[in-house]
Amino acid sequence: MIYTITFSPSIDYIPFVENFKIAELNRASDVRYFAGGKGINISRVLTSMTVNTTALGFIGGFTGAFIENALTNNHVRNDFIKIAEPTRINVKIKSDVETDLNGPTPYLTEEELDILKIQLANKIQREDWLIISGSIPMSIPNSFFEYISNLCEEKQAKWVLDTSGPRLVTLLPFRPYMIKPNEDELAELVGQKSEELHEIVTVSKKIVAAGVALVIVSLGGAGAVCVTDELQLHVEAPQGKVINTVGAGDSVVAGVVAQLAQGNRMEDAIKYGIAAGSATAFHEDLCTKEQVEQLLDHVIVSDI
Ligand SMILES: Nc1ncnc2c1ncn2[C@@H]1O[C@H](COP(=O)(O)OP(=O)(O)O)[C@@H](O)[C@H]1O
Ligand SMILES: O=P(O)(O)OC[C@H]1O[C@](O)(COP(=O)(O)O)[C@@H](O)[C@@H]1O
Repeated sequence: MIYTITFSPSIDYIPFVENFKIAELNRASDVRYFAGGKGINISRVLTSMTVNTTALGFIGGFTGAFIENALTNNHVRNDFIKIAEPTRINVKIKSDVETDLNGPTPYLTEEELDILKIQLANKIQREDWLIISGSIPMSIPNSFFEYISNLCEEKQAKWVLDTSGPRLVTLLPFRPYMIKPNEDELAELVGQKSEELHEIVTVSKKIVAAGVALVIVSLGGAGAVCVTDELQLHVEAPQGKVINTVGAGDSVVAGVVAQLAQGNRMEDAIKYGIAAGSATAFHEDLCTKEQVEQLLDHVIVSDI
């Protein structure tokens, strides 16, 4: 089973606005509402790949109810903990360029986190995967991640961390199996921008040496760099018309973990992940298995 945790889910509200202008009345020609948040996106993609997954995390209010219904109606297994604070709405304005406005994360109490800990202790079994993805509320102490790390070690499960901001660097000592920063997140993590592929490899190798087994740096249209202690690969993304990149990074994580969890080779897993990211970028909603598989032959993997 692949569990995902989304501490701060969202309804992704996507208005399409021609010539969006700030400080003026803009009218949307069309709108979409998606159950979002990074872990939820990953569980949605895994479900469409027919991989066993359960979405965990915290939801509240009418927005939380929308997310739970949307997932359940689409057969995405979920077991959220209910909190009083309404789940946020993230606005993604699509115009000539995309403008994002993500809401704040909820305040989670110690009691609420304890419920999650008990849930995880009861659910996680040998060879399961746990993906913690998206913003981490300030109210969650680092000791929670120590708990996760110890639990996964004890149960012989793997955990993945995909988050951004200053928090990420403080969590690497808990040795997640995998991280997937994009270029900006990597720069924030290591305190320097890497322009060339070999520079990305150099800083990623340092993260691997510090105990993270797999570092995937996604590079938008340029694909990704994948580094472990044994290999360093550039994975070129297929060419295509970009429609909506919301959830593209989450699709990479879903694709890679789906393949690794099935025992497939790292090279094949990263190839599948990039095909998934691009399939999402080339469609309005998150990718389907068929869309991913159509792109697989157009993903080129080479040694750096
Ligand atoms: N312009 C593009 N053309 C093809 N694939 C893309 C494009 N933009 C994003 N992708 C796909 O989405 C993946 C994740 O994109 P990226 O922007 O790096 O991540 P994030 O969404 O986490 O910021 C890429 O590795 C690639 O597979
Ligand atoms: O938790 P965060 O970092 O605020 O991000 C949440 C947002 O990220 C998304 O999961 C999209 O992420 P990516 O485009 O990076 O894959 C949206 O669904 C959601 O609005």
